[in-house]
Amino acid sequence: MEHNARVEPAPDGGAARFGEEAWQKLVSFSEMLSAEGELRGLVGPRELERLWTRHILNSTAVCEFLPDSGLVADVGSGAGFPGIVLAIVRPDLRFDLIETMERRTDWLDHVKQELDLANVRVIRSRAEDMPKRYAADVVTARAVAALKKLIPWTLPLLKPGGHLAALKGQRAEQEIQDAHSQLMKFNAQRADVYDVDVWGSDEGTRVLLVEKMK
Ligand SMILES: C[S@@+](CC[C@H](N)C(=O)[O-])C[C@H]1O[C@@H](n2cnc3c(N)ncnc32)[C@H](O)[C@@H]1O
Repeated sequence: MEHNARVEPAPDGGAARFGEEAWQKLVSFSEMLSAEGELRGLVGPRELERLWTRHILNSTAVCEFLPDSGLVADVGSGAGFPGIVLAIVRPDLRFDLIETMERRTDWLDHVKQELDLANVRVIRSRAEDMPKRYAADVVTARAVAALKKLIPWTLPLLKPGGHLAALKGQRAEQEIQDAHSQLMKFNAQRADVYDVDVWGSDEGTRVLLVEKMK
C-alpha cells in the first residue's frame, strides 16, 4: 500500500516492544487509516500527521491498566482508539468495541476482518443501552465525554471491583471533582489520575482510573 506523504512514519523498534505479529498489525492499521480514514470521515487530515504519537501510541498507554485475563469494553471507539490498538497488543484478552455510529461500526468491522482480530466483537449500541447483565473487567474510553457523563454510561458495564480507564487531558482532577455525585451514586470506590509515559512518543498522557466497589 502506498504511503500518504503527510502520514507520520512509524517509530523504530516497535517489533521488539510489542512483538512481531502485533507490530505488523499496528502498521497495517496505520496504513488502513492513512488510505481510508480521511475519506470515511474518521480522522482529519491534520491527525494523519500525528497518527502514531497522538493516536496509536497514545492508545497503548492504557496497557498497564488492563487485566491479566477477561473482557475489556471500549466505549466510543470511533476509528479504533484505544480499542483496536489494545486488541492488537493484547490478543489474549477479549474486547467489545461499543460504538453508536453505524459508519464507525462498519469501519471497525472492516478492520477486524482485515487484521483477523478474533478477540474483537463490534457492538453497535450506546453504552447506556447495553444489557443490564453485561459485566466487563475493564472499560476504556478516550475523548468520549466528561467523567460526570462517562460514569453513568460505563460503571454499570463493570463487574464489582472492575475499573474504568479513561485517557484524559490536563483537566482530569477537575473532572473528578465535577463528577463527585455520579461517583457516589454509581458505587465508585476511588478515582485516581496517573501520568503515563508513552513509548515512542515525547508526549506523555494521563489515565483517569475509577474502581467500582467490590
Ligand atoms: C470524539 S470520538 C472519539 C473516538 C475515539 N475514542 C478516539 O479517541 O479517537 C467519540 C466517539 O464516541 C461515540 N459515542 C458517543 N457517545 C456514545 C455512547 N453513549 N455510547 C457509545 N459510543 C458513543 C461517538 O459516536 C464517537 O465515535
